[in-house]
Amino acid sequence: MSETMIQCRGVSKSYRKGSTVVTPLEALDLDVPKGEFLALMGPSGSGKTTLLNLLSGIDSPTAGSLVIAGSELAKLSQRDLTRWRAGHVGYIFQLYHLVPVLTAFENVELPLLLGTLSKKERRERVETALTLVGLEDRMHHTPGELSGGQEQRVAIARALVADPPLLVADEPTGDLDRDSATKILDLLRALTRDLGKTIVMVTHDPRAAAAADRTLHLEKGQLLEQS
Ligand SMILES: Nc1ncnc2c1ncn2[C@@H]1O[C@H](COP(=O)(O)OP(=O)(O)OP(=O)(O)O)[C@@H](O)[C@H]1O
Repeated sequence: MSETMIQCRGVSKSYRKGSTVVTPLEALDLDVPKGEFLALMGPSGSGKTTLLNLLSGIDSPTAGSLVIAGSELAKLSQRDLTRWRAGHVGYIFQLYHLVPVLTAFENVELPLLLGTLSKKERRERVETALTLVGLEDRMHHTPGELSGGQEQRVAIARALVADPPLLVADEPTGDLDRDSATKILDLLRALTRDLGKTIVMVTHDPRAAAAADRTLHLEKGQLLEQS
């Protein structure tokens, strides 16, 4: 039996918006085995980003339990949760969120600067991550000197540099042309196949979803298997 990376039980999330309460996620259950590449689809405002934020420990549920990579997140103190996040989850954004004045190397090194690794260890990790995404020859370029697809590769290297078991990606191909998107999807697939990473990817694009092992549809706060 395969190990479970994500177990959500009865997870709800509500936000107060003025005098109304919005509940994008309601009593949601989700199991994701280790090494799965899962796509999440659903209409705008259906709670996809909210779910990614819960899975990555950035936000906490209003009700329900989340066990991710063996940790029950609600039981962690704020300090332990921050540490857990740094070691267990890499976040990939649609618009890359790279620091424009830093080189690719420096952007990828950022998540390691708060840790205890020596400069030499950091350099090895950063070079390994940039090599994994095929950008070893662009290490000293700034984001402005790279294409969108290359910027997303740098962002993926940054998400990978601490070697987390889980990657969450919010529309990672949403701002890319077809060819660059295909390359990013191939890279994500390789990360699950070759490194055993678990990936949860939000997408509006059926082509991107087709690259995943499984697609779930978020509707009315619940996840439905796509037929
Ligand atoms: N921090 C917040 N405070 C208040 N409301 C929020 C907050 N974050 C999300 N919401 C609301 O929760 C609902 C779900 O938002 P979410 O961003 O998760 O949807 P989504 O499916 O990712 O949408 P899209 O496809 O447009 O990115 C929306 O109604 C949104 O306005």
